[in-house]
Amino acid sequence: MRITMVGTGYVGLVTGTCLSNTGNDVTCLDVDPAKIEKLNRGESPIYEPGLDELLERNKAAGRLAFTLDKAAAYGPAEVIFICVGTPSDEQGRADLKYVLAAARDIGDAIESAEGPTGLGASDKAKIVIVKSTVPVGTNAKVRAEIASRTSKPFHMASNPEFLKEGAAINDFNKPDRVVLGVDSEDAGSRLRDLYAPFVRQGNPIFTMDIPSAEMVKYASNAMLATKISFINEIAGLCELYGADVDEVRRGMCADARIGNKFLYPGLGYGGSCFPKDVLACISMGDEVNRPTDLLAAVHKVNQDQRIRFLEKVDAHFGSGSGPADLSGMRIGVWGIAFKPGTDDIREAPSITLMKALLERGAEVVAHDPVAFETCRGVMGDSITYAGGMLDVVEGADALLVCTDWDEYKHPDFGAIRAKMRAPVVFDGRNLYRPASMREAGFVYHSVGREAVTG
Ligand SMILES: NC(=O)c1ccc[n+]([C@@H]2O[C@H](COP(=O)([O-])OP(=O)(O)OC[C@H]3O[C@@H](n4cnc5c(N)ncnc54)[C@H](O)[C@@H]3O)[C@@H](O)[C@H]2O)c1
Ligand SMILES: O=c1ccn([C@@H]2O[C@H](COP(=O)(O)OP(=O)(O)O[C@H]3O[C@H](CO)[C@@H](O)[C@H](O)[C@H]3O)[C@@H](O)[C@H]2O)c(=O)[nH]1
Repeated sequence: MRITMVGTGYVGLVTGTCLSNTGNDVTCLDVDPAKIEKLNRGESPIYEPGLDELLERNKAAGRLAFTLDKAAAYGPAEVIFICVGTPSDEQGRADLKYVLAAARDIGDAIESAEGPTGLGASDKAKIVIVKSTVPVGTNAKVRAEIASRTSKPFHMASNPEFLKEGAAINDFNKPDRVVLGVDSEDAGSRLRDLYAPFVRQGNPIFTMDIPSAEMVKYASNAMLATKISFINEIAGLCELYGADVDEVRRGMCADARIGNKFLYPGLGYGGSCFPKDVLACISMGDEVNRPTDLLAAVHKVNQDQRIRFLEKVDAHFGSGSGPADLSGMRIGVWGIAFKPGTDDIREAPSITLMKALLERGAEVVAHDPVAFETCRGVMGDSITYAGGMLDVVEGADALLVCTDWDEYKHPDFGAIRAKMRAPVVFDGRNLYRPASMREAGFVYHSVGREAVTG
């Protein structure tokens, strides 16, 4: 099948690469010349495990191409996936400007391409798929935008994406489910064919109406975000009542109705999806005068979680009220990315925390296995970037653990203690056991568990 991906970000690039890997002829279009140049040199603009090898193999096989040329990308495509960003606008709504700009380009391309459907002699209609995460009703807007530019027939479909960064290739190749919102049986059967190689193990393809498919995506992310805020709220109670949230989680999660996924407390959810999608869902409610009280609380708990963690730092170093004065102190940070396995720092808790530490006068030294470049784009030279994780603790007055990368899980605390000016650890990911930290001679603060104060 001839496919065009619009947008070569995390979703467009992974989807395009995986679809080319099953033998399709894929063109990835972007408006960012730097990204396309990089991809044409054989380099990936993002860090995603397993992506480089797949890109190289499919590019070499002639099934995967990258371009800035809209006419060349849209003209011959039978299927067009819109995978552009849908960031929050100032009111927290999903900003559809990139999606609608792509729709206008697609309308113009269908109109100017030859043949009754823009596919030469074929009378098969192109399928335009919105893969970006969008509010219900967006497909209808995209359809209207395209139809305002061409009278040739085309299909619309919604195909939300559920991949997680850091595990994106595996998630795309072995999805728990594929959701297809379609406007016709023709579009449905062509898209089921396209996805057939990815559901050979019996994982379902759900074909449904377009508004329901659009809603599945927001409902899924809202549910996952709710689980995280729920456990963070319970963690807060555990701290104040002397319970251990890790024990509580284990005890709860043995109930099959609750399950054991996405109930890890920490610094609150970050990334490019949960924060903006929860806000977009809240806005959908506001627009129809149906407040989404639960999701408003989910968002608030998430924002408060970072502040509460910072309060532990303030309480340790300060006089007990308000922000502590950290002038002259050196604070080490392990982990910048919003989660392990990615260089993405969008809405990363580490960034909020590092900015707050700088405001309090501290010198910040940070380490991350891959997220240096992306971090430099936001923090510039306001922090020091350490080459190795142990460089971070050299002369440090405290260490903050912000991302649960594997390499931070079993460090040599004896060696770390010897390097630090004071043995103090604030663990935002509950990577270590309080009892072990006490034995190792540390002051240790984590989330929802006993503090070791020496
Ligand atoms: N990142 C994820 O893990 C993930 C997972 C599932 C769904 N989503 C959703 O998928 C969408 C894309 O997310 P992302 O993280 O891949 O975004 P991204 O910001 O990484 O990439 C978007 C790309 O689209 C390009 N673009 C913008 N306008 C364009 C146009 N008119 N024509 C061609 N290219 C254009 C941008 O230059 C950019 O490279 C969002 O709606 C997001 O919510 C993201
Ligand atoms: O028990 C948990 C699980 C996750 N997180 C945090 O939640 C955030 C999001 O993590 P994750 O869901 O693994 O990463 P994303 O790549 O943002 O993926 C989410 O967002 C994507 C974009 O919509 C969806 O496609 C995925 O299904 C959905 O998991 C990160 O900050 C994690 O640290 C927790 O705090 N506790």
